[in-house]
Amino acid sequence: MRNICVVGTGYVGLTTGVCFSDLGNTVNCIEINPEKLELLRSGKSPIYEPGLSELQERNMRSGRLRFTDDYAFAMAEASLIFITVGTPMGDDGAADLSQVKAAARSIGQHLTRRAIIIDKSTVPVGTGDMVGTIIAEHARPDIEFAVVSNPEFLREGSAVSDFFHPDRIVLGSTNRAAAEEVAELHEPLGAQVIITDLRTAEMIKYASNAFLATRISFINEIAQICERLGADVKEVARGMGADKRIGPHFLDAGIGYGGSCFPKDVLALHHMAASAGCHPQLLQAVMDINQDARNRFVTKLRKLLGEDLNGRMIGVLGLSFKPNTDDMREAPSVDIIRALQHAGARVKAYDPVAIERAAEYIPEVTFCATAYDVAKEADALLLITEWNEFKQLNWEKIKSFMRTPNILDGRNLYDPEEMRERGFTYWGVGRGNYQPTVGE
Ligand SMILES: NC(=O)c1ccc[n+]([C@@H]2O[C@H](COP(=O)([O-])OP(=O)(O)OC[C@H]3O[C@@H](n4cnc5c(N)ncnc54)[C@H](O)[C@@H]3O)[C@@H](O)[C@H]2O)c1
Ligand SMILES: O=c1ccn([C@@H]2O[C@H](COP(=O)(O)OP(=O)(O)O[C@H]3O[C@H](CO)[C@@H](O)[C@H](O)[C@H]3O)[C@@H](O)[C@H]2O)c(=O)[nH]1
Repeated sequence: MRNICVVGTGYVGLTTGVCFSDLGNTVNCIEINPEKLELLRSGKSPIYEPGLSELQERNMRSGRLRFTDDYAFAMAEASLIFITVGTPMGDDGAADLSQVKAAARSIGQHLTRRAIIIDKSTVPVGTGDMVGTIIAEHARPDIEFAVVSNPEFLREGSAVSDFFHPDRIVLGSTNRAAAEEVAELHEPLGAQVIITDLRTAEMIKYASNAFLATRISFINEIAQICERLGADVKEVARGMGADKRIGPHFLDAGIGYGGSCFPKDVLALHHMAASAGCHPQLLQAVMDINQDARNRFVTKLRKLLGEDLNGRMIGVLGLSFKPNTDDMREAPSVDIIRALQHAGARVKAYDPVAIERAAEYIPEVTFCATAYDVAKEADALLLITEWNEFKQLNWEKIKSFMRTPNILDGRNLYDPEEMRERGFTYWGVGRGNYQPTVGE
């Protein structure tokens, strides 16, 4: 069993720290945000991630998992040091590497023994080399270290299960022995390990995210065509996905992708490509189509209620960027709600877990305690995030509460025929001609 240090305790850092301690390793996690650190030390999780809190509690109790802001203490015995700090969208579209640089500096300053520095943050190609240079500048010259890129592929909402059942572990380094040592750490997971060079590993992460985002924009473009031509994109995706070469995943049309990864990573890859003299036209189209998907949703509401949304009461179901997380970063709900408010509409909203975080992004919204409260006096209900509990609503009750029974389904959660039979004017995304006469 090994002694591991994890720098940063966001979605990736906390999952990494908690799960590696659960595998029997000793893990010290460093967090510089004092409020987060206090929560973590008291055994609580600063994020909503199914299954993670229970594991955190168990491993803290066993003494294998600790949280600190003290680099010297956390690194004293560590032979493996993970960097998992944030790489948010910079003003120019490039990834902001300030957290990575600061972490590398601190690691260099506190390195007292041979260690492997493993970069799990999503970073532009070439960053691993830069991290090595920064550490070398600050570390004692007699201390050996190696840098390994180990991009993280977990999804929020299923982070624990993704950690224990990864499709692959990618390791990139100029130091093969170091990459193999990190591979050994992952042995209990029984996953396929791909060892490559540092820059290629960094690129694999961006290419993977950009490809998944491309599938989503592709199906959203097909959805738009389906709307005009009277085809059903859900059936189209089912038919396409049955082809093994295509596969069924990431073909759900809707209001587009959000979250802390796809928007920033597609943009960062675009920036990387353009800076290197390439012309990344597909990536540009992926981003344009994604923004259009949000805009078209608001346009659709105007078609449903009339151009003037001033004073209209709009109910929103779901705020987080996807179900099973409270993460609001780049959530489509924020853009859509801001556009509605800009047009003078009043907005009420409910989300099972994200309300507290959502209030930081869209404070002028009236937040409700249930989906039924959202429906009261609403001129239209918008389904933005497909939480499980929205599958089982009492539609009679909802209809009786609403001023007019209009439903816009941004995730194609409901069956159009059933909703119409229940007496709603219902439009999904890409499910036939969406311009019937209102109320018909
Ligand atoms: N969120 C995801 O699902 C996910 C999945 C795969 C990869 N990634 C990538 O992993 C990285 C981390 O993402 P996240 O969502 O966990 O980030 P996050 O922003 O939620 O968390 C980063 C944490 O690091 C802490 N931190 C910053 N600088 C520090 C320092 N010098 N020392 C110690 N702690 C420090 C911050 O206080 C914060 O708690 C990003 O590069 C992201 O693109 C994220
Ligand atoms: O068919 C689909 C699938 C997803 N989405 C949307 O795409 C976004 C991202 O979804 P998902 O990929 O499930 O969530 P993330 O937690 O952001 O995970 C992505 O981003 C992480 C951070 O890089 C990677 O580690 C993961 O592999 C990658 O799936 C969400 O807004 C979803 O609603 C769709 O619109 N249609």
